[in-house]
Amino acid sequence: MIRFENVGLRYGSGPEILRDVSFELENGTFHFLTGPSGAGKTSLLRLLFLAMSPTRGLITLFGHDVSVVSRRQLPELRRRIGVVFQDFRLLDHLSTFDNVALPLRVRGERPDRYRDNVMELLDWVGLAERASAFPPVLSGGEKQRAAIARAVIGQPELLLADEPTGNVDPALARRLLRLFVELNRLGTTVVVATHDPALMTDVGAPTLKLHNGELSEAG
Ligand SMILES: Nc1ncnc2c1ncn2[C@@H]1O[C@H](COP(=O)(O)OP(=O)(O)OP(=O)(O)O)[C@@H](O)[C@H]1O
Repeated sequence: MIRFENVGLRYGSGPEILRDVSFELENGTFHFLTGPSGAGKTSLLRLLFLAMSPTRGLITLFGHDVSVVSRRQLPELRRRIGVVFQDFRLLDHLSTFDNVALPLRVRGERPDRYRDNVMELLDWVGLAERASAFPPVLSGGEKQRAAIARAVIGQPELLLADEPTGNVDPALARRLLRLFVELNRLGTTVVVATHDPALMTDVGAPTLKLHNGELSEAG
């Protein structure tokens, strides 16, 4: 499903942030992505979300060579991906409920069909009482939970999460991680960038390690 072949990335005329990164992720797998701050984790996730193109090398996603994906195809491919951004990227003019329901709305599902599912998920992440609050009044941890709920609600084929538990306490982090594990059981391919060794021990999934722009896979 995902294949990187000798991928290199630089921003502008800066140094190469990713160098000769090659790996393959099978459908339905769960991987952690780790490495020191500045190692390139967010950049790698951005490449996976087709938010930018590599400077060199080949990326294949859902059977498409991403370098030839047209502008028209891009939203279609992105709709198959759930993302938890490090800075959440919630829409401030939509309530927590509407932010979480957005992937379903975009897909054309009817509110009366998804209302209960969205409320159930909000309850699971501890946001039931904040369903009608707007992002500007949510705490960092609440925003993070809303972003996670939005990423998983549509049961995407691929889930990318960038430090998804950085703003919550360890007990809540475990609870949120269970959402990813459950989604993975249902078939979603999951990639979680994290610094948190406790999370990695909990799931015991293989780890992609980035160091100085190079990737190694550990058990
Ligand atoms: N838009 C950008 N323009 C220029 N340089 C950038 C840009 N985004 C990231 N970088 C640089 O790329 C390198 C990798 O950054 P990236 O955010 O991918 O690392 P990271 O592993 O996710 O770090 P962290 O764990 O701190 O979030 C860093 O040196 C960073 O300064």
